[in-house]
Amino acid sequence: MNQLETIKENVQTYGLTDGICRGENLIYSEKTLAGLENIFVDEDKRKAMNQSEVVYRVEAYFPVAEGTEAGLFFGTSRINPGQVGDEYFMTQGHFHQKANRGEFYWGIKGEGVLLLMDMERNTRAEKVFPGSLHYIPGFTGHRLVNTGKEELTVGACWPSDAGHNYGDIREQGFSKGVFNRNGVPVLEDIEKR
Ligand SMILES: O=P(O)(O)OC[C@H]1O[C@](O)(CO)[C@@H](O)[C@@H]1O
Ligand SMILES: [Fe+2]
Repeated sequence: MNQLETIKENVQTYGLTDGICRGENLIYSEKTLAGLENIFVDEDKRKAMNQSEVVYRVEAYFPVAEGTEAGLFFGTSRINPGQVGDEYFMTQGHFHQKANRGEFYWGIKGEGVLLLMDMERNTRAEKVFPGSLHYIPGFTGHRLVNTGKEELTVGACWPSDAGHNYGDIREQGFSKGVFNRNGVPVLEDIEKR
């Protein structure tokens, strides 16, 4: 048998242009408007919308068990175009349970904004587009916002022991949000709840 025949076919693939993961150990989740209570500024508008509307889906590849130290997870977040009032569709946003864990995001398709908020609630924004690369430092809340008219597809890699802390964001939100002002995405302050 020659050497080439002993090389195992890769069971895991990743679409470079569509971010679709194929193979084993894949986990799928989706968030509808019903699951995003108190995330958008205009809660009344959210409640008045079709609660089963999908805002985003995540497919993740977990090669090791959740919580494994020094392992890595991979994920693709797919945020649909849309708004709640003037606020663009976005992910819940989170800090990491192990707060010092960082993460990489990179833009694959569409256009959007990555909101990054430190522990003192200072929020900055980075433009997301195909090929954009974003380092999310530890102690930083992160949220993806779709400001375009098509799906915003973003890849991610993060430590398998990072975990997700949604509580702080659910209670206090981000200090800034992204709103459609006459067709232009604008970053604006949001007063603390
Ligand atoms: O958990 P959120 O804030 O809804 O973000 C969606 C996903 O984005 C990631 O940060 C990367 O896919 C996942 O960890 C997370 O589940
Ligand atoms: Fe994260």
